[in-house]
Amino acid sequence: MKPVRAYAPASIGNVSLGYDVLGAALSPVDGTVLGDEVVVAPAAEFALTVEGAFAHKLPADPATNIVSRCYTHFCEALARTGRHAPIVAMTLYKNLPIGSGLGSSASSIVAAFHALNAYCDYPFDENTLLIMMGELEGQISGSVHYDNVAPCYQGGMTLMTGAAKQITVSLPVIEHWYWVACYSGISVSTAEARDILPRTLPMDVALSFGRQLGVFVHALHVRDAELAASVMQDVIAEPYRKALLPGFDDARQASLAQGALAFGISGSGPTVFAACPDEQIANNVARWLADNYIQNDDGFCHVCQIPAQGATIRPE
Ligand SMILES: Nc1ncnc2c1ncn2[C@@H]1O[C@H](COP(=O)(O)OP(=O)(O)O)[C@@H](O)[C@H]1O
Ligand SMILES: N[C@@H](CCOP(=O)(O)O)C(=O)O
Repeated sequence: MKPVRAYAPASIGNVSLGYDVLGAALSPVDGTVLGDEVVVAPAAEFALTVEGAFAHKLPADPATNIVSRCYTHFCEALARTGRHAPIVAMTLYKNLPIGSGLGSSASSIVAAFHALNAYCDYPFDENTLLIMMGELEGQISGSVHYDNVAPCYQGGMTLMTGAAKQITVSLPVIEHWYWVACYSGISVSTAEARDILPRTLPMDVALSFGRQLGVFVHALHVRDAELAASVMQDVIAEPYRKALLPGFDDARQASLAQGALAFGISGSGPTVFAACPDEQIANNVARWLADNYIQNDDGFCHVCQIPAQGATIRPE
């Protein structure tokens, strides 16, 4: 079998108004690679090598890397179809920072499963593979949520259905919007950022959540950018999580003052995002965030769009 390489983009989980049920893939407009890659090649025994800018931030033992667990999970699923497990060497290019709010673990998981599936000539369909990806994401964050793995794998902006038969539906995007994503450089554990949230919601919060999500989906379908932006406030996680993000309120105020239409936490943070009506405003917002929100040399800021294409495969 021939070696393959999979690329899986960064993503924004929640997008403020869709806690655990809405996500979007990200693609920097300047062509920067913002996503993990996994290469799968034939070998005499299983091995995982980790390279890339953030490889040193992962535990040294490859067995603890989520990519090794993806391989085991994939082989077990393959065995249930009566096929033999492939013996492979995998290389993870860890390009995304860990605990960043950019769907870093999801990116590794999607790249791993997508590469293994392609290497084995696609034994699993997209929905089946997505269920496996969600299970592995759940092992990392403490509960299954698809809002990173789904857009990362399928591209675009995806809404989770809650039904196993079809995990996601794809939403239209406002094509002229630019999305600034700024990673401050610190790490926030997704599992811990989930633990600080209340287990139940007051009635008024539940009503706001439902109203916002319904209006947002409608607004996307009728291409009403103003209406879509008007409901992009996080009533579930941001009130609790913003305390973990130094400079969050100032960053929001400055971004909105410069013309951003909406501002929020990407996933569980510390990355923040700003949805902007044009590229010029996005560049101005990005400059301010790069100068004021980034806290150390690991931080970065990109002006992005939401790509229609999610994970990709190419021969190695
Ligand atoms: N390939 C991987 N990519 C990212 N995290 C990994 C990977 N393998 C294991 N991990 C572990 O999973 C956890 C990911 O933390 P999390 O806060 O969920 O990150 P993120 O929000 O960026 O996905 C960390 O403890 C990290 O060491
Ligand atoms: N819906 C999840 C998204 C977590 O995204 P991550 O990029 O921080 O892993 C949540 O908000 O917990």
